[in-house]
Amino acid sequence: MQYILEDQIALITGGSQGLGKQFAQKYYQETINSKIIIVSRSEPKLRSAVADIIMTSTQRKKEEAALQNDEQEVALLAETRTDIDPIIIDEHTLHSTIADHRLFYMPCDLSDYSAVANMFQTLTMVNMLPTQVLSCAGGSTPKLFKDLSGAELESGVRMNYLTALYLSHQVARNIPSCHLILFSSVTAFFPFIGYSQYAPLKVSLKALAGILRHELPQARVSCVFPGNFQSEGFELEEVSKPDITRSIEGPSYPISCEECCDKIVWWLEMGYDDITTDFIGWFLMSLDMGLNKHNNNSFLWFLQVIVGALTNVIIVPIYMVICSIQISMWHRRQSHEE
Ligand SMILES: NC(=O)C1=CN([C@@H]2O[C@H](COP(=O)(O)OP(=O)(O)OC[C@H]3O[C@@H](n4cnc5c(N)ncnc54)[C@H](OP(=O)(O)O)[C@@H]3O)[C@@H](O)[C@H]2O)C=CC1
Ligand SMILES: CCCCCCCCCCCCCCCC(=O)[C@@H](N)CO
Repeated sequence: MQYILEDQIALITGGSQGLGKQFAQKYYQETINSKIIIVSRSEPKLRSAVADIIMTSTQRKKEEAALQNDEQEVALLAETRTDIDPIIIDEHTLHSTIADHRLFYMPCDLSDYSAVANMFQTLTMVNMLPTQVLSCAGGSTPKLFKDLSGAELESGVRMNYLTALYLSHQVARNIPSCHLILFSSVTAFFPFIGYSQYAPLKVSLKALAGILRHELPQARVSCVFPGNFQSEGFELEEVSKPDITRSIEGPSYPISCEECCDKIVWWLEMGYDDITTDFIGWFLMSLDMGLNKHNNNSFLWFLQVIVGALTNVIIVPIYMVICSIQISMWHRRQSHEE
């Protein structure tokens, strides 16, 4: 199954901000026929994301037309209304409304199974079952395990795992030949201090992707393992992130949301299904090949097998010693400060 942006119905969860919104922007801006549905919990955030996406892409198209001296296009775009009321999809949305527009929103708490099932019922009713599903919702609160509240622990499981789990289940039942794209993290290859509320769930997504590849032969299941990128969620993360976490993840320099989205699209178009967004991500994936990965759908996988085998034998043991010294020194400094 080829990945193309055009002529799709793309359902994007976590579409109200960050990477999900960036994907919605890309589909909206770069296609003529694709329909895009963004999903998240907050209706106000979704509505302002829709308005923002329409405004930004019209602005960009104007700039492009002006650059190319395309006067006809400039005049056409000047008349384009950007103040359209954002359109919700629910059981009352008319077929004609859907035919006339390309960008829609659906508020849904994806960690609630019946809400996700209802969403798919509505999509079936209005004839808008997606051809591509991007499960972008997720986020982390980096803290030491003992400092996390019960609510934060629960929200980690809900946001990162249940959202993707329930969505995938509806995909399997309703649209078995769909392209499902799960968003894990580089922490799935190397879970480390500070990410207890998050990394275990991203590891679970990697496992889920492997199993779904076995069980859904008609589907294409991709799994993205991004390194750091700047988003609303990332800014928030930085506030609670322990120093030691920041220093271990140093090699993953945060890229922009736009760069991250463009890279992922490029790899998907190239036909890869295990995707990283920076070199350190590709390298850490190589340390985790074996039976964990089920399929070799990543860039230069054979080189990864060799690099991984050699590094696991020679360099990883040394790194692990250095890493534990770094962590125990940090613990000692912490207890001195207290
Ligand atoms: N930023 C980074 O450095 C990295 C991020 N990732 C992963 O990439 C993905 C995108 O990250 P990023 O753009 O930073 O995310 P953000 O934190 O900026 O946005 C998260 C989105 O998820 C939505 N969301 C959260 N919970 C639910 C829920 N229960 N139901 C429906 N929607 C929900 C939020 O909307 P609302 O509040 O309206 O529900 C919001 O739109 C995430 O899965 C993240 O874990 C992976 C590696 C690095
Ligand atoms: C031989 C061994 C060498 C080991 C080098 C170790 C380098 C670790 C880089 C880890 C990067 C983690 C990015 C997390 C992104 C993320 O998911 C968060 N932003 C949460 O959203």
